[in-house]
Amino acid sequence: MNPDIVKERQNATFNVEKLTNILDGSPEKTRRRREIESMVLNDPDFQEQDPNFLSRSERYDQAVRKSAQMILKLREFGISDPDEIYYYKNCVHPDRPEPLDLHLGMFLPTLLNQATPEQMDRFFTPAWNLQIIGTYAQTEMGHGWWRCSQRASCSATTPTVLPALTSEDWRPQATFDPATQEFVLNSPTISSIKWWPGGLGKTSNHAIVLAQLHTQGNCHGLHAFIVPIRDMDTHVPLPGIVVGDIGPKFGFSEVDNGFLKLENVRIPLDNMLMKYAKVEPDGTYVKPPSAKLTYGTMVFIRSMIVGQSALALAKSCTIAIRYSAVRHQSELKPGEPEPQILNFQTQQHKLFPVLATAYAFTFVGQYMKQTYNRISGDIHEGDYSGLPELHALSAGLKAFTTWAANGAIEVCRMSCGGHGYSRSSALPDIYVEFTPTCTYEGENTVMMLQTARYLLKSYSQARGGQQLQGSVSYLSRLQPQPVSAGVPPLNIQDLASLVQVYQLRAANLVELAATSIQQELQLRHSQEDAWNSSAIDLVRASDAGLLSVPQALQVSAHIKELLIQLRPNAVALVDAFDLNDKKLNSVLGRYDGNVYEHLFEWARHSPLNASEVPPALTIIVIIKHNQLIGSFFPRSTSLSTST
Ligand SMILES: CCCCC/C=C\C/C=C\C/C=C\C/C=C\C/C=C\CC/C=C/C(=O)SCCNC(=O)CCNC(=O)[C@H](O)C(C)(C)COP(=O)(O)OP(=O)(O)OC[C@H]1O[C@@H](n2cnc3c(N)ncnc32)[C@H](O)[C@@H]1OP(=O)(O)O
Ligand SMILES: Cc1cc2nc3c(=O)[nH]c(=O)nc-3n(C[C@H](O)[C@H](O)[C@H](O)COP(=O)(O)OP(=O)(O)OC[C@H]3O[C@@H](n4cnc5c(N)ncnc54)[C@H](O)[C@@H]3O)c2cc1C
Repeated sequence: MNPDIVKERQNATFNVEKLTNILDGSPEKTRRRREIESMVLNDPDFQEQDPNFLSRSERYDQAVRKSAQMILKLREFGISDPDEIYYYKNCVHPDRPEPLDLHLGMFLPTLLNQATPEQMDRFFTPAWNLQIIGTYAQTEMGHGWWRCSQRASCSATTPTVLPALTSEDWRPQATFDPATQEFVLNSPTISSIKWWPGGLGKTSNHAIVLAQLHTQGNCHGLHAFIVPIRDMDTHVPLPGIVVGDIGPKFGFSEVDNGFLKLENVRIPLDNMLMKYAKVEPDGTYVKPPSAKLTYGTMVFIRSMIVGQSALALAKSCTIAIRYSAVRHQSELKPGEPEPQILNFQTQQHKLFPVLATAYAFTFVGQYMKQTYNRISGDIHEGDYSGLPELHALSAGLKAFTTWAANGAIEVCRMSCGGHGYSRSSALPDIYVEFTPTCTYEGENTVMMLQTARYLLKSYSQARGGQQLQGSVSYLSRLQPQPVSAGVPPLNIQDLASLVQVYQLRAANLVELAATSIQQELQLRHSQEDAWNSSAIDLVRASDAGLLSVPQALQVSAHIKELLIQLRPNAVALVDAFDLNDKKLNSVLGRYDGNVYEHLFEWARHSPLNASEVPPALTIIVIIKHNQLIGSFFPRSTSLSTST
C-alpha cells in the first residue's frame, strides 16, 4: 500500500462504510451488490485480454463470448431483477457498451411496455431465453428525429412530385396489405436506411423497427414493428433485408452499430406492437390513448442515463483524486519535499466540484428512477396525466447531467497530466464511451428544447392563475423579477436560501424566453419561426445571474473554505463509491495507490514490445546496410528480397 494513500485514509473523519450504505440505499443492498460483483470478478469464464491491445474485430468477438457467458450465468444464478441484471452486466463489461445492450436495454423493455399478451408469449419469452436477439431501430441515415403523430402531408405515394411532400414521406414505411394480412416494409430512399442501432450489424436476428404506418390509404405516423432480420438457424440475413456494420467509431468498439435497408419485406399483421394503437384485419386503424406512448422506451433509457452520468463521474474522480494523492510535483517552499499534487488549491478546485457533482447526480439519478417507476406504474394503470412531466424531467435531466459529466470527465483526465492521456488510466475510455450519451436517446439540445416547451406551457398556466404541482410548482409561487428590482437576499451557508435563489433565477429565465417568443411572434407571425428565433433563450441559462458583485465574491471565498474542509476527506469520499479495482480497471486509480510499478508493468504488455525489433523495422536495417536513403522507394522491394 502506498504510504500517502494510507495516511489519507487515516486522516478521514467519517465512516466510509456507512456512506457506502447510504449511496447504495441500505447495508443489505451494499452486501448484495458486492455479492454480485464477486460472482463476476472471481469467475474465470469472464477473464479477458486487455481490449486496449486488441483489434476491433477481436474486441467484438471477446465481448460476444462474455455476453453469451453472462446470459448463461444470469440464468444459472436466477438473477432476473432488472437492477441486478444491470449491475451484473456492468461488472462483466466495465465501462464498455456491448453487443447485447440494445437487446437488454431497449428490445425487452419495448416489448414489456408495448406488446400484447399474445406478443409477449411469441416474442418476449424467446427473447428472454436469447433465442431471439433484438435491437431497437429508430434512427435513419438522414434523420434522428421523428414525429409520432400523423401530419397532413404524410403520403404513401412514390416520390414523383417532390415539392409537395415533406421529409416525413421519405421515411421507412409499413403499408398494410389486407389481402395477405401483412405489412410491407420499405426504405424508399438512401436517407431512410436505418443507421446506428446497436447490435444490428451482426448480432441481432430481430429488430423493433420504427416506421410510418399506412393503412386504407392513410398515414398514421410512427409505429413500432417487430421485423425478423436473420434466419433463426443459420443467422443469414433474410430476403429483402440488407444489413451490416457501419464501421469504426470514436468508441463503442465492442458494439456492431448497424445499417438496415428494407426491400419489400413482409411481416404478419400481428407483428405490429399493438398494446395501444391497433390495426384491424380489414385495415381499420384504432388510435392509441396517447401517441407519445410509442416513445416510452426512450423515456426509460433517458431516466437511466441520469444515473450513468453519476457513475461516470464517480469513476473519473476516484481515479483523479487517488492519483493526485500519490503524485508529487514541484516544491511549494524551496528545500521542502515536493507536495502531493492534491495539496495545490488549483487541483482541488478542478476535482472537488466534480466529486460534489458525482454525489449530487447519484441522488438525482435515484430520484429520476423513482419518478420513472411511479409515473410508469400510473401509465400501466391507465392514468397518463404524469406523462408530460416525466418526459420533460427525463429529457432535461438527461441533457443537463450528460453535458456536465462529459466536461468533467475531461477535467479529471487533464488533472492527471500526461498519464491521464494513457489508456492505462481508463479515463480516455470512460470519455469515449460516455460522450455519445449527449447525442443518443435524443440529442441534448433537442431534449432541452422539449423541456423548455413544457416549462413555457407551465409558465402560461401559472400566469393564468393555476396552482402548479410537482417540479414546476415554483412557477406558481414566485413572481419573476426584472434585473432592475435588485438582488435577492442570500445566505450562502443555507441550502434553503440557495434553492430559493435558483428557483427565482429559473423563473426569470422562463419569463425571458416567453417574452422573446412574444416579441418574435409580432415580427415573424409564425409560432414555429418565433420558437426557433428564441431557441438560445430557451436552451441556455442566461449569463446574468442573480447575484450582486459582493455576493459573488462571498461565494468565491466560501468555495476556498470548502476546499480546505474537504481536503482531509477527499480520498475517503471517493473510497465510499466502493469501485472495485477490477471494475475501475485504472492503473492511476488503484486502491493501493501503487501507480508507478503497475504503469511500467502495463506498458510492457504493449504488443509493440512483443519483439525487440518489430518486423516493420527490418526495412530500416536493410536501408542502413545498403546506404540507400534518398532513392530507396523504387528499389526497396528487390533489395529486401535479395538480402
Ligand atoms: C425486462 C427485462 C429488462 C432487463 C433490462 C435490465 C437491465 C438493463 C440492462 C442493460 C441495459 C444496458 C444498457 C442500456 C441500454 C442502452 C444504452 C446503450 C446504448 C444507447 C443506444 C441508443 C439508442 C437510441 O439512440 S434510440 C433512438 C433515440 N432517438 C431519439 O431519442 C429521437 C429523439 N426524438 C424525439 O424524441 C422526437 O422526435 C421529438 C424531438 C420529441 C419530437 O417529436 P414530436 O412528436 O415531433 O414532438 P413535438 O411536436 O415536439 O411535441 C409534441 C408533443 O409531444 C410531447 N412529447 C414528445 N416526446 C414525448 C415523450 N417521449 N413522452 C411524452 N411526451 C412527449 C411534447 O412535449 C409535445 O407536447 P405538447 O404538445 O403538450 O407540448
Ligand atoms: C453511439 C451511438 C449509438 C446509437 N444507438 C442507436 C440505437 O441503438 N438505435 C437508434 O435508433 N439510434 C441510435 N443512435 C442514434 C441516435 O439516437 C441519434 O444520433 C440521435 O438521436 C441524434 O440524432 P441525429 O444523429 O440525427 O442528430 P441531428 O438531429 O442531425 O443533430 C445534429 C445537430 O442538429 C441540431 N438540431 C437537430 N434538430 C434540431 C432542432 N429541432 N432544434 C435545434 N437544433 C436541432 C442538434 O442540436 C445537433 O447540434 C445511436 C447514436 C450513437 C452515437
